[in-house]
Amino acid sequence: MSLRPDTHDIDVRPIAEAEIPEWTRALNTGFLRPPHPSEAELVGRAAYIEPERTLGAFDDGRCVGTFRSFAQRLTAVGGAAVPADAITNVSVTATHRRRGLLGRMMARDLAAARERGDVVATLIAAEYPIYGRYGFGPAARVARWTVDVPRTGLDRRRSGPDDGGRVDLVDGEDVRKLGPELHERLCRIQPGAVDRTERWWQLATGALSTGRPWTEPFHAVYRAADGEVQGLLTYTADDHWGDRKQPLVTAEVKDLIAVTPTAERALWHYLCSVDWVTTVKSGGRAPDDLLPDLLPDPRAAGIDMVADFLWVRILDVVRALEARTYAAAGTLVLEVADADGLSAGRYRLETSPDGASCVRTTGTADLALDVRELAALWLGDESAVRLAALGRVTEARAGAATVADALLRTPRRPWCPDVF
Ligand SMILES: CC(=O)SCCNC(=O)CCNC(=O)[C@H](O)C(C)(C)COP(=O)(O)OP(=O)(O)OC[C@H]1O[C@@H](n2cnc3c(N)ncnc32)[C@H](O)[C@@H]1OP(=O)(O)O
Repeated sequence: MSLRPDTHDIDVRPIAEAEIPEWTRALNTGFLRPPHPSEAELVGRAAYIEPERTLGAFDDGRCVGTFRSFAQRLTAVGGAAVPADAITNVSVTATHRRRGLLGRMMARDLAAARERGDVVATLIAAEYPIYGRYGFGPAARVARWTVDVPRTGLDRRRSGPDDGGRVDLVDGEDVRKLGPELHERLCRIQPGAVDRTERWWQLATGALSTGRPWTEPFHAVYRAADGEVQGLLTYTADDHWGDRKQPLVTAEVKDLIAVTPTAERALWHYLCSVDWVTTVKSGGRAPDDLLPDLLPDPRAAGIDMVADFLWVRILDVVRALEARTYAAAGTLVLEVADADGLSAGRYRLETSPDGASCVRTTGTADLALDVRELAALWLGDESAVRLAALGRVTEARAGAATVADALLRTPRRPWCPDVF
């Protein structure tokens, strides 16, 4: 008898509601957390888990693989929201890894998503090498800064907004009232943003527990001169003091969303002017975030990390390309390769500032690329010229990558504010 389990004897299927505790134990094991869930964790999970979209891999009744998806709305370039299959909670127990269990769960979920009419699938990857093979490409990156507050050059005495607006501290209850509408406005202007559920706001404000320890944060809103809420900041602060009784507090941003640059500036200046705070941790931002250059001395903001963040898998090329806007008029024929066959084909994209059309074609291709690379180009972050230099897209017509950049690239980079 082989000691290595044959994964085809392993049942990959949606879980039943009664299997949530066993499935959660397997997930915690895969994520190297204490395996057995608390009662509070189980109550929390039971409230949002959709068993029909929650897959488990079962070896003789024991769960050894987990995979969950849920409905999401992802903002495309230009502000339209496309239906997305958001994938999360992916794990395979160490004893059963590298035998194709993830591949089986992924194939099943992506086929269902395509069938349902989702335009893309999305996820935040734990490790870079996992998801490219399934047609996902890194489509929005993340950057984190640490701000050395005394070096910013900001004058704490004159840190308030000078445009007639104001910053006020509010409670979690206010955030649950103001936040969703502000966030919806953000989604209409921020490619890469994903929708937030009521549960998201409850968790962010402590109205719902994850079962893990919770520290109540501070919340500040920015209101313009006419009273309109334009920005929201949520942050925590440690209570660190130096040996000579000097405050050395680090404030950590949990969420900073703003629908105008004025609001963004006011909230960063506010946080960098709170007494005792000597260090500000930015949390995940777009790589071209305004933060450093909002400070009189931009070198006070040191970059800690820039990395891939939101991965996108295009399931429907026609709808994805027609959902976004384009800065220029032009035509591009794309030869899209897709090992799983979901999106493979040749597509003719015609763009203008008024709209776009995309149809399958038998015409001559301009640019050949994998569906992975199309994801990064689609959200506006990547350059086709750069990908050609890397050998990841091929120009079938000289200059096609330059044309692709003129049509597809955006002046600002996409940003996904949320981990999911
Ligand atoms: C969206 C999220 O939830 S991100 C969280 C992902 N989960 C984790 O990182 C938890 C720890 N890791 C795991 O649980 C598992 O290793 C998983 C889920 C990443 C992969 O599960 P597996 O069942 O081992 O994957 P599967 O056997 O289907 O692998 C398919 C291919 O991907 C490769 N692969 C899988 N994981 C990795 C990895 N971490 N690094 C490099 N290659 C990988 C396999 O080698 C295999 O390649 P091959 O076909 O060329 O041999």
